[in-house]
Amino acid sequence: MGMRKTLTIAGSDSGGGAGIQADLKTFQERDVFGTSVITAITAQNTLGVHDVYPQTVEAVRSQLNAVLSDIGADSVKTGMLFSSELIVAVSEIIKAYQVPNLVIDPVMIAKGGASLLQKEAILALKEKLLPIGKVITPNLPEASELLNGQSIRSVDEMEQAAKLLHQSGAESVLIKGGHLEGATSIDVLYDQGRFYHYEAKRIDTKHTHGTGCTYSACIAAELAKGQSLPEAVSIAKDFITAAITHSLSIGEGIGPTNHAAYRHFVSTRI
Ligand SMILES: Nc1ncnc2c1ncn2[C@@H]1O[C@H](COP(=O)(O)OP(=O)(O)OP(=O)(O)O)[C@@H](O)[C@H]1O
Ligand SMILES: Cc1ncc(CO)c(N)n1
Repeated sequence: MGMRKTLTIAGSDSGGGAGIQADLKTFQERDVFGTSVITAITAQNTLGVHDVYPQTVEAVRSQLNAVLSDIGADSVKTGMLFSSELIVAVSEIIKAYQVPNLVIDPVMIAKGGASLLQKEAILALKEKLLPIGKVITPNLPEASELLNGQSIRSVDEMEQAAKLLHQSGAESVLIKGGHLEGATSIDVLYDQGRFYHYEAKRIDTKHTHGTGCTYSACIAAELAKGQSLPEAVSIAKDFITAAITHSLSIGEGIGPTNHAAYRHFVSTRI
C-alpha cells in the first residue's frame, strides 16, 4: 500500500510555528503525505498576528476539489476556518467526498488575543462541522464558548463538558487542559462512552506557539495510519510533550514548539 495521506484545512502562519506550517511539519515527522487547503493568510510572528487575509469561498472550494478529486485523504484536520461561509463550504465538500477521520480543532483566538474565527461563525461550526467530525479538540476557552459560556475549571468539569459536547453532536471529544494550572497538564477524551485521561508533566516554558495545531495534526496523521482514536491521542500526547519540552527560543515573543523533538529525544510523558 502507498503512503497514507492527511489533509490540513487551516490558516497560514508566516511565523512557521502554528497553522498550515505546523501541520505539514508534523505530517512529515509522522510519515504521512501532507496536503493543504489555505483558508486565510495571516501575517504573524512570535509577538502576534499583524493581519488576517481570509481567502474567498471560491479559492477554498477550488483547493479542496483539486486535492480530493485526485489525491484523496485518509484523514483531514481543520484549524482556522475564520468565517461561517468558509465553514459551510468546507463541510459540504468533506461530506461530498466522504473523507474519513475528520479532526476538528476549533481554533478561535491566537495566543496574543487576535480573533481567528468570527463570533457569528460558531453556530455554523456547531451545526455543520461538528456532526461530521470524528473528534473535536477544543482547549478550555473554546470548550466553554461551544457550551454557551459554561465555565470549566477542573478535570471533573472537563469530563462533564466533553459529554455535553458529545450530546450536542460530536462523535468524540478531546478537551485539552493546557489552560488549567497544576503540576501536570491533563487532557480528557470522551470516546464511545468511555473517558480517557492523558497526563504529562507541565513544562515551565513560554514557548508554546502552535501547541494545539501540532497536537491535532499528529492525531490526524495517526488516524490516517489506522490507529484507534485513544491510541492516536496517546501518540500525539507524547509528540506534543516532546515538542514543548524542547521548544524553540525563536523570535522575541512566544516561540514555536519543536516538531523534530519526538524523533530526537525520549518523551517525558507520565
Ligand atoms: N506548559 C505545558 N506543559 C505541558 N503540556 C502542555 C503545556 N501547555 C499545553 N500543553 C499540552 O499541549 C497540548 C495543546 O493544548 P493547549 O491547551 O495548549 O492547546 P491550544 O490552547 O489549543 O493551543 P493553541 O494556542 O496553539 O491554539 C495539550 O496536550 C496540552 O495538555
Ligand atoms: C494560522 C493560525 N492558526 C492557528 C493558530 C492558533 O495557534 C495561529 N496562531 N495561527
